[in-house]
Amino acid sequence: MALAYIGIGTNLGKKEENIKTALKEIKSLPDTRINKVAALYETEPWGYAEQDWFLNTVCEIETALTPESLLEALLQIENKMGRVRSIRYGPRVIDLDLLWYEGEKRQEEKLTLPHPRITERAFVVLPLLELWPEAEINGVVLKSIAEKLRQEQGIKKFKNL
Ligand SMILES: Nc1ncnc2c1ncn2[C@@H]1O[C@H](COP(=O)(O)OP(=O)(O)OP(=O)(O)O)[C@@H](O)[C@H]1O
Ligand SMILES: Nc1nc2c(c(=O)[nH]1)N=C(CO)CN2
Repeated sequence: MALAYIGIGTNLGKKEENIKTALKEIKSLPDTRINKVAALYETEPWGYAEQDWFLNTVCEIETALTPESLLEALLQIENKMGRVRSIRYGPRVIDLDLLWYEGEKRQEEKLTLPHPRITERAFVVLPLLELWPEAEINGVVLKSIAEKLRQEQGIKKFKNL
């Protein structure tokens, strides 16, 4: 079994329900279990300002799926939940990012590991640190950048699930 972290985000419709539905879907993937889920955070839109705030979290899973089949499964969950692709970094019912998979590295457009924008995003770094306080991504110790990201980007803990 491999350890992996998935970033979950939503800013359309019933956001908390969307996160719960996505977690249910992840839980029912073959040979996969959810170990822990971070708190839900209300977060300022990153990358494209003209949209509602997001609700974000991160979950830790163990899975026997390969990184490629896990990503494929996550994209299928997004489609099933009605995700429509339009504006880059724009509004979405659900966004599932494969953040990290057992230290694996990939450099393809279809799958980059670790996810290439983790260290720029408070909405990923803060929930990820709850689950993995010693996290280090491509040589960056996340704990060391968390405070700066928290000050620069709007982020509020909303609730524990
Ligand atoms: N680690 C990864 N996790 C999720 N998708 C990835 C990853 N690496 C590459 N991709 C590819 O990125 C494509 C576009 O993803 P998506 O539309 O969710 O981007 P985005 O959410 O707008 O931006 P971001 O990836 O910065 O969150 C997906 O089809 C997928 O193949
Ligand atoms: N706060 C926040 N901003 C975003 C998010 C997200 O999940 N949370 N996802 C995006 C898609 O890449 C773009 N911007």
